[in-house]
Parts: sequence; C-alpha cells; structure tokens
Amino acid sequence: MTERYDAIIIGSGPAGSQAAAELGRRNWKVAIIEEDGFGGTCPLRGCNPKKIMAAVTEFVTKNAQLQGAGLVSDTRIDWKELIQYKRKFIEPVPKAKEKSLRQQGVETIHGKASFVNDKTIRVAGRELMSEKILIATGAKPAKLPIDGLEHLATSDDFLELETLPKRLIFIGGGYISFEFAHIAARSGADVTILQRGDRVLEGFEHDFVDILVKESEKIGIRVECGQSAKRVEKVDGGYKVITETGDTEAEWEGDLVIAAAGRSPNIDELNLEDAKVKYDKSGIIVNPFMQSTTNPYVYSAGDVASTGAPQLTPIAGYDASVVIENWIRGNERKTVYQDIPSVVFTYPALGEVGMSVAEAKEKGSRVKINEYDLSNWFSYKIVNDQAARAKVIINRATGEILGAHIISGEADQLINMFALCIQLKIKAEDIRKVIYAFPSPGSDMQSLTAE
Ligand SMILES: Cc1cc2nc3c(=O)[nH]c(=O)nc-3n(C[C@H](O)[C@H](O)[C@H](O)COP(=O)(O)OP(=O)(O)OC[C@H]3O[C@@H](n4cnc5c(N)ncnc54)[C@H](O)[C@@H]3O)c2cc1C
Ligand SMILES: NC(=O)c1ccc[n+]([C@@H]2O[C@H](COP(=O)([O-])OP(=O)(O)OC[C@H]3O[C@@H](n4cnc5c(N)ncnc54)[C@H](O)[C@@H]3O)[C@@H](O)[C@H]2O)c1
Repeated sequence: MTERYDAIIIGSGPAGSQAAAELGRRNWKVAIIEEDGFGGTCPLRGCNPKKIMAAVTEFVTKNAQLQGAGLVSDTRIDWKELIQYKRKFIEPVPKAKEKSLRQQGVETIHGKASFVNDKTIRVAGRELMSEKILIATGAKPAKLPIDGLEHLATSDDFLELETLPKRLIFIGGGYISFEFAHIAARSGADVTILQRGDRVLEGFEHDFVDILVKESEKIGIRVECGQSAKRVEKVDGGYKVITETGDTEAEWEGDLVIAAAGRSPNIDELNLEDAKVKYDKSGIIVNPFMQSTTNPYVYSAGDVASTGAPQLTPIAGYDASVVIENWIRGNERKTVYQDIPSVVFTYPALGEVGMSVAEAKEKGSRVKINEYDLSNWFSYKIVNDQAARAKVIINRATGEILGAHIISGEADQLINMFALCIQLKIKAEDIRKVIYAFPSPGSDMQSLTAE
C-alpha cells in the first residue's frame, strides 16, 4: 500500500532537518528519511566535531606564542582524550535531533530512500508518495580517478582515529586538509599536504594564503604544490602516494593517507532515472526556485543541489528556506548566492566575504582598498598574533562595504561582522558611529572602515 504525505524529505542534514521541522510546525504531514545518524554531515562528521578538535588543539600554538609573557605551562595533546571529548558532544546528537524533529510533528524514518517513480519513494519496505519531495542527501568525499583507492581514508575516518598515526598525508589542498592538518600537527603528527595545482585554498587572497602556509609550516606541516596524486600503494609499514609533477613522478610515504579532494553529491543510489530527475556531476539540476528542471514534484537543497554555490551549512539552510517558501506560496522565491562568508578554521583562521581584491582593482578609483598589518594592533599584539592582517574594500561613492578578507586568530568573528555590514548594506560612516566594547577586536571596526 502506498502511503501519502504532504511532503517527503530525503536526508536529515542541515537542509533536510530545517525543511522538515518548518513543515512539521505548520502541521504538514511530513516524513524525513535518514540512512545514517540524524543531523547529517555538519554536526556529526563535519563542522562541529572538527571545530571542537580545532578549538582544543589551537592552544598548542597560542601557548607557544605566549612563552616569555608569563605563561609557563607546556601544552600537549592527548589524542585519546581529545577524541573522547569530541564524542561527548557529538554522540548524543542523532537521538536529540530525531527527538526534536518528532516533537515538531515530523515522522522520522530510518533507511536508504530511493525513487520508484516521479513521486514515489521506497524505504524500509514501505512506499511513500508525495507531490512535494525534497532531495537533501548531501555529499561524500569525491572518488579520485587514481589507482589504489582502497588504501585511502576519509575525513570521517580521521575524526574517529583511536590513535593518531605518526605520518599523515592529505591529498588535496583545500578546507578539509588545512583544518585537519592543523589539528593533527598540533597533536604531534608529521603532516604533508599534496596539492595538484600551483596554489592551495585557491579561492582565498593569495598573500593571506601564503601567510597561512608559513604558519602551517611553523607547526611542522609540509605543503607541496604541483603534486597531482596518481596512485596509492601499500608498502611496508604504511602507504606510498605517487604524484605526477610535470614530466616526473614523486613519492610520499605515510602511515595514513586521507583523500580530501572535494566532495561529490550523494545521488548514486536514488534511482533518479525512474524519477525523471536530471543531474550532473555536481548534483540535482534545479531552477532558481530549487525545483528539478525535469520533475516538478522534486526540489533539492544543500550540498546535493547543482547550483554552483559553495558546499556550506548556512547555504544548506538557506536553500531549505527557499524551498519551503516556494512550497507554501508557489514558486516565488529565487536563490541569490551573494556575499557568503567563509572561514577556514585553522589557527590563524582565514576568512573572506564579498568582493576580492582582484575584482576591486578592476573597478579602479571607484573603490577604496584598506590593507592593514594587524600584528601591531592591541588585540593581536598582546597575544603575539604575528600573522594578523586584514583587507577591507569600500565603495567610495556610497560608503558601502564590498568585501573583507582577514587572517588572524579572530578572523571568524570579524568576518561575520563584515558579513552583517555587507548583507545589510551598512555604510562605513555608520559602522564608525557605533559604540563598541573596548578593548576588543570588534572595536577595530572603526579603524578598519576608514574612508
Ligand atoms: C570535514 C568537514 C568539515 C566541514 N566544515 C564546515 C564548516 O566549518 N562550515 C560549513 O559551513 N560547512 C562545513 N562543511 C560542509 C557542511 O558539512 C555541509 O555543507 C552541510 O552538512 C550540507 O548539509 P546538507 O543538509 O546538504 O547535507 P548533509 O549534512 O550531508 O546531510 C545529508 C544527509 O542525507 C543522508 N542521506 C544520503 N543519501 C540518503 C538516502 N538515499 N536515503 C536516506 N538518507 C540519505 C546522509 O546520511 C546525510 O545524513 C564541512 C564538511 C566536512 C565534510
Ligand atoms: N570551514 C569550512 O567552511 C569547511 C570546512 C571543510 C569543508 N568544507 C566544505 O567541504 C568542501 C570539500 O572540502 P575539501 O577540502 O575536500 O575540498 P576543496 O574543494 O576545498 O579542496 C580540494 C582540493 O583538492 C585538490 N585536488 C583535487 N584532485 C587532486 C589530486 N588528484 N591530487 C592533489 N590535489 C587534488 C583541488 O585542486 C582542491 O584544491 C569544501 O569545498 C567546502 O565547501 C567547508
């Protein structure tokens, strides 16, 4: 027997959970299907566990920076205890998430969902039907087109390591490699990052990335560019990664090799052909209302949607809010991906929002680019944060902030302040009028927005 629902949500990550909870609160008959733990990647295998481990391990560097300043403790990481500490936060999440969804009137179903036809889903021996189906199945580590894939570990594996291997290799020089390399290096591992292109963290300001690379090298991380991974082999006592670098090959040995070369959409097992849902290598093809271009009953949100937006938790939530509004009112709201803040949670952290300096330079005299070495500013000097820098881009005619780029121990907080100013179009002159708590990195907003 086919059971009918007002809406069916596949995947309980930030996108799916937000959509389901909102519909449950509105008394829709809604089911959410999850094949793993409720909550999805961000709280279980992504942002949150990573941030817990980063928040602890960065004290190794903070401590080292303050030797000779009155601090006499020696900070070392006990990996087993670190993993236990992380688990204390993460393990209760799936149960709590499922309970909270149920309390909001959502039916939670455990199992792998796949389509039977354009509006019917099969899961756990049941068939569910709806004319509103949300695919919010997220993404998984991309399969590298190389031999020896079976020897590769993933970010999920890293977050559950009972002991930290001595030598770690990360393939890919993006967010995950840098964040995890910082955690591992501060916990005592020898870490190498192998990046195929000329540059790591490609989207960020090059000179700030160079500073981050130097800071990473200071804690023992090797960053090797121009190294495209070709194969991985098992060798005595570990693994060997063979990279191609121009016409030659290079070899890198480690005890564990982690693939962090991007993430691909979770679509393989959804039976999208029978659902008449078109997709490409980035995921479900949607129109600006987040509706499948080939099946009107199906919408998509988050990492699995092929929108060109970055794979970030706030985007997943934003997509879900657009879908819900369109389901409630009919297709009215389109997605606009603009001025999205992003932070690499290393120490120092690297953050950006809005226009890049290269884009600003193309605009010539119409924009002002403020560049600051913050290392001598009070908040940074007192903690010996020598890497601290900022760039702020201002529209000369309107005084609006167009972009901000920050590297420092405070970049995550400050970049959010700039995101607020940019998204709400607050003018530099008004930002300077605010009375800020002092002394604090936030109170620097007055100097950072000088016109
Ligand atoms: C290591 C790491 C660190 C990250 N750090 C950050 C960060 O600091 N900040 C940030 O903004 N973003 C971060 N991200 C990205 C962020 O986690 C994702 O953008 C976000 O989780 C996407 O949400 P989603 O709902 O689209 O998908 P997901 O959170 O991936 O949820 C999808 C869910 O669908 C389920 N599912 C898949 N297929 C099926 C099926 N057929 N049937 C039933 N269920 C299914 C999955 O099990 C999963 O639970 C990080 C990602 C990783 C991997
Ligand atoms: N702080 C955050 O917000 C955060 C943290 C982690 C992950 N994420 C999200 O998850 C996504 C995936 O993260 P990621 O680090 O896996 O991907 P990424 O896209 O950030 O970086 C992957 C890197 O791997 C390189 N690469 C690809 N193939 C390679 C090969 N054969 N050899 C060597 N290098 C190769 C790419 O050139 C790229 O620089 C991110 O794009 C981001 O959207 C966000």
